Amino acid sequence: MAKRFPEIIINFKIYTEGFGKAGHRIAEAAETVMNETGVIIGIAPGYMDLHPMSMHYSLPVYAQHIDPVKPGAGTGHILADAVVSAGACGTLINHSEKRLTLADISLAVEIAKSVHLETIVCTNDVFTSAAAAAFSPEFIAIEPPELIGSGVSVSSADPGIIENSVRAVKNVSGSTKVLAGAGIHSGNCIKTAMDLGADGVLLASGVVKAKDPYAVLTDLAGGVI
Ligand SMILES: O=C[C@H](O)COP(=O)(O)O
Repeated sequence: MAKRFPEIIINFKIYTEGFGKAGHRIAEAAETVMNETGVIIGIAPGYMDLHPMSMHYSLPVYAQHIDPVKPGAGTGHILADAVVSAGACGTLINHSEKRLTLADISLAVEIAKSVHLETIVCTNDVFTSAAAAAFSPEFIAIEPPELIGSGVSVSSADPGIIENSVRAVKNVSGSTKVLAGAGIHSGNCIKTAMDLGADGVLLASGVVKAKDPYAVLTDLAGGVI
């Protein structure tokens, strides 16, 4: 059977609603919806919550970033090895709010792969998606920066960027999956993104800042089924 992968990944960012008890409320809701619907939901909490959340929940847990450095005499870096030890199965790389140079993306992907960490490289346009696909990450997450946190879905505001990124990525790396992100907030947004060729979505505010994350996640999962 083919390996299952998350169709929905929630980035908790550094929202006040995303860590400590509030973060656990979101993770609990995600786990419940995953169990009820069978849709795989990944979470990317802050570093301090990686270990507790990977211990408490059956959800795939991702780091929000790793630094392109190896263990040794360095200080204050986020090591791929350390997030693996904390229980993460993968990591975002080059998120719009934590950009890296192309050389650093390449190195971060290489280091992540060397410790069997799944890589989700975030990109801002079709050309960057094609460039990042050359590193053969497990996922590319295409997110137009101007729509991030806007509540306006990339699926409706810029469907072309999803369709063209999927084509560009698959031309370079057939096994890389494409996530669509920015403003995703409903099952309809996901369904449209998947109809355009995306394999899933990366989202944040629509769930993390929701009054009822369970209700939003139930609606989101409905778009996948
Ligand atoms: O990592 C998630 C993306 O930046 C999307 O954020 P958003 O869903 O708040 O627009």
